[in-house]
Amino acid sequence: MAAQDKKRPLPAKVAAMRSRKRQKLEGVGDRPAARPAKTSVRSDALAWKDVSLPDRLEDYEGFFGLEEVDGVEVMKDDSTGQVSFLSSKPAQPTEVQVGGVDGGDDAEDAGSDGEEWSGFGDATEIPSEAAVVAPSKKASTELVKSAKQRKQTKADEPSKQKKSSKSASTADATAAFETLTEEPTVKESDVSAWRDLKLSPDTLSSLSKLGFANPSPIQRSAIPEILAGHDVIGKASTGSGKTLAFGIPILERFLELRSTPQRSKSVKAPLALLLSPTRELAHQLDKHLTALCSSGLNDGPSIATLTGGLSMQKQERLLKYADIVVGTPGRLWEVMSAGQGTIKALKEIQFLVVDEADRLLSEGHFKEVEEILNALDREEDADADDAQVEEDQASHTGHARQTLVFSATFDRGLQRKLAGKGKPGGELLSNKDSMEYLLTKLNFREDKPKFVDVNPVNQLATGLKEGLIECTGPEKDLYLYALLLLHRNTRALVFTNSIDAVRRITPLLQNLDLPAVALHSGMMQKARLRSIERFTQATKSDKPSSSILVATDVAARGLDIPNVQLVIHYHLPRAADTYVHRSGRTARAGQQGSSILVCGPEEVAGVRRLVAKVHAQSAVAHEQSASEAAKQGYYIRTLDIDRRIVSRLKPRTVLAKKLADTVIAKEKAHKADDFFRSAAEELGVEYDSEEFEKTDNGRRGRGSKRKANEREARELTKADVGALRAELRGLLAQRVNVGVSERYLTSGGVDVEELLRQKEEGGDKGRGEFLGKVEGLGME
Ligand SMILES: Nc1ncnc2c1ncn2[C@@H]1O[C@H](COP(=O)(O)OP(=O)(O)OP(=O)(O)O)[C@@H](O)[C@H]1O
Repeated sequence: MAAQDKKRPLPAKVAAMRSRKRQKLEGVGDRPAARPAKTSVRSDALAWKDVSLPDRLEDYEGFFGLEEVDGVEVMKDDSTGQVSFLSSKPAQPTEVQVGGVDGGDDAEDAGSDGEEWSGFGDATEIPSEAAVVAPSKKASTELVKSAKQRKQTKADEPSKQKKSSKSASTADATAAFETLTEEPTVKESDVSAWRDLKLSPDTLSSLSKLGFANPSPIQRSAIPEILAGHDVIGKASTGSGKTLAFGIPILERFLELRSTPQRSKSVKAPLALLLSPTRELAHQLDKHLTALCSSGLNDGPSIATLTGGLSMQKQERLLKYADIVVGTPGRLWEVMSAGQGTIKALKEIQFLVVDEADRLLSEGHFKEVEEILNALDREEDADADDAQVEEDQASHTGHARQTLVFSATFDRGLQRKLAGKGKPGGELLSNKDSMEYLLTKLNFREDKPKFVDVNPVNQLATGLKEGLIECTGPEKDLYLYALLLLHRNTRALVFTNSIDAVRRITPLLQNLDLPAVALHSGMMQKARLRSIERFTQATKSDKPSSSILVATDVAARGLDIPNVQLVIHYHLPRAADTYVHRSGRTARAGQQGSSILVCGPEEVAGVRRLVAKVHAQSAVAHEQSASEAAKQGYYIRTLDIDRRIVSRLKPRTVLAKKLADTVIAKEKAHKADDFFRSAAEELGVEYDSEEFEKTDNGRRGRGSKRKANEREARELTKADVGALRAELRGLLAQRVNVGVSERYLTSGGVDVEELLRQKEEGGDKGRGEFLGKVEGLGME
């Protein structure tokens, strides 16, 4: 147990003051001993209960949520300003304490995290001495917190239970990923296929409990190299088990160290640091490693996950006890820069893992990753305390860290260089912003890290089918709807290139009675995690049902959601690697899946080139010449959806879109109005929204049509909106005569299989005419 955990008697002065204060509050002297004793409880350990709010939480900018707590007495020491909370209720070890405004530490984000709870205005340090307080008057205090108020009390005592020490925020985040390993409890598997890798009995027992009978190819190739102490750059297709390829050797080292007494130092240093480009991936890494480490082990490693959007103070506390640290660069650097010996502790890591390396090292996080790497490698201060330096050196394990770099995609030129086939030369340092430059900064322990490429021929999963749908820009919504209807009972991921598009498409699909949820970096962290949870849980029951996640590329990398059968690129991916990673959300771990691009006629040629490039890249990496690869060019197939179906779905799509646009336009108007009103207030001028709008409307030019549409949508009254909704409801319940069957299509009831069966039985032309080919639109 750490020193801070021990309950120590209050210093006499503080105790006397506390006692006086209590007497004042209670109006009595000594209390009878029969009263239930209240103890001082950390603010974050109180039994907070969520206060339910309307569902669309993400629209309440800067506002995280409400929580309340009963039976708590708030004590403030006037002389020190310290506040303590007295409660007779048992503390909650895993209380939610989540930061407010969603900051950006994803590759997609920018900026820093929002404010966090720090008590009630005054400096609210709760010293650990305040642990024991005499019985006091029973008071019920209801505390309601908003994100604006939230500032975490700073000096909370560190968590006592190492295993259950995960912060609520982390627990909350992890809970969203519980469903990722939703397979029914598998009976223990025979793991003899792992024998060659010479893993410990504990690890084998974990693998057996997870049901992983065989190592995947990347695991089979990378694990021995890592166990042998090499730096490794690992490349393998999406969903092929890269996480455990580095996770298993880390666990092995942990187990080895656990059995050596030398490791039991008073100040603990983490064993491994894992960098992730997105928050969701960071929490998923935590989840996967936790699953590995807790399946067969009693006292496994502690994992601390440092991501934005969740309480930094809690993460800092967890860090003190962590064996494995997972972090997004933004938050990690924030924590490192805050001091408290974090850099010093992290310098002792034995593994640095850079997951989704090409993303992490190439853009967005470039600066922070560079800062982190520099800090990890910086020499100790020359004037540092000599004794301390000596002690550090004595306690140091004596060998530099191993660096493990993993991804499904690496730049082609770099790949050749890594494989030892590139031209030698000093060009690496010429391009400062490139991934190559950062790879040089990774400070590998060996001159030449081992490059493990288990599938040089194919970057895409083998079970993936690809196709494209051609339609005009304004028809995209309609075709998206048709596609989703034709893939009923499917877990589908729809990718867009902008947050605005996610905000527009999600309600549009919801209006059409499709179970869509949103995910983008503009949402608050809790809402993001909830979206993943909903998306994943929707198909958990035995009865298949659909579940749709509409997301930006924040969901493109690494997310391992089981049974995603369909990926739709509503907007074209901006780069070949994005295509690979988006498509890689399906057909994972040896399963089947489809990836469909929705594109306008003018985009088709570009798309074909992009997809051919992905396939050709693999060929080039496999020692074919570029021209050879181009000759054999991969030609992605166009899929046909019967236009008769599409045109019959049009009226309902138009209405659903109008309704969605109306809500967005009204929200936008509110926000703009609030903004101008407060700006006018600050300037001391009068603001007349109607006058302002007239002036604005007078301007012509780019976007004037959009503005006119917005205005029209904004001006719809409640009654207009009600009428539109009623009309849509009517349409959704109506038969849609598809011309080939008397069956009808409704949003919730398009039974395409039945439709086609009828068609076949009726001797009609058969499956092809209706949908191209049926299963997966001609992708069988
Ligand atoms: N040996 C194994 N046997 C069976 N399943 C496995 C094995 N190793 C990992 N898995 C499972 O395969 C899935 C994909 O693994 P993981 O997320 O590590 O893939 P990845 O290669 O990192 O993918 P991406 O490139 O998309 O990040 C996970 O659900 C994981 O639990």
